[in-house]
Amino acid sequence: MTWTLISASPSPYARKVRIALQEKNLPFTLQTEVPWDTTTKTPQYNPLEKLPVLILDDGKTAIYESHYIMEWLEAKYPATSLMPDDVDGKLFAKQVEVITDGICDALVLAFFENKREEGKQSGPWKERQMRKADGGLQALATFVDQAGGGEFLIGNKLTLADIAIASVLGWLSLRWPDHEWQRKHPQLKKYFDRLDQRESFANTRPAPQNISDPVV
Ligand SMILES: N[C@@H](CCC(=O)N[C@@H](CS(=O)(=O)O)C(=O)NCC(=O)O)C(=O)O
Repeated sequence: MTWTLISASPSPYARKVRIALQEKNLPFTLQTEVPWDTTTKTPQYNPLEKLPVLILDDGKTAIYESHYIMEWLEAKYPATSLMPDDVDGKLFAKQVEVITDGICDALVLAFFENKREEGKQSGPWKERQMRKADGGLQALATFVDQAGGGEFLIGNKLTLADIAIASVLGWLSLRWPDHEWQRKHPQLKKYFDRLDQRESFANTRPAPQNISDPVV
């Protein structure tokens, strides 16, 4: 029996793990779900009811929370490392992931606020979440500008930082196609476009999902 990754087609969090598993040549079966629907299996493996969840060969042991799954993979399977070699580089890559996950978290909150009935949506709440997302995008753009235009953000190899940035930007492009990040941050867009051609990125691009049960 091989590993199973519970994922969702648009999930930026799950995409990080899908890319890492491919880059590390670790075989897995992709189980695509809608975690918001009552049919989801996610709560059977994660008490927090969130995907991604990596289920090991025994079909029971579950590794969950994307940043933890990434850390677990790197610790258990250090060959084809996705982290910089030096301590400061490792910490910087994790700081980048804090920002990308924080952008995702804010955008998820805004996304579902938009799903509330017209009269029940909170404008200030949505503005606050979009402000966090835009602040995070500015931080990423600054990192990329400071990196000087190389293919990868840190050093000369693919790391967690690149995987995390591409995952959030790919999802942003899917869910907020009119967002102006590409016009505001041309270097970030150039960096993303080049990264997104890499095989493990090209074959994990996000796709919309149909949520059939009411969420909010
Ligand atoms: N911090 C978590 C967030 C994961 C998350 O929010 N996953 C969503 C799906 S998606 O937004 O990634 O597509 C989920 O399972 N949501 C279900 C729920 O929150 O109950 C992680 O990094 O793994």
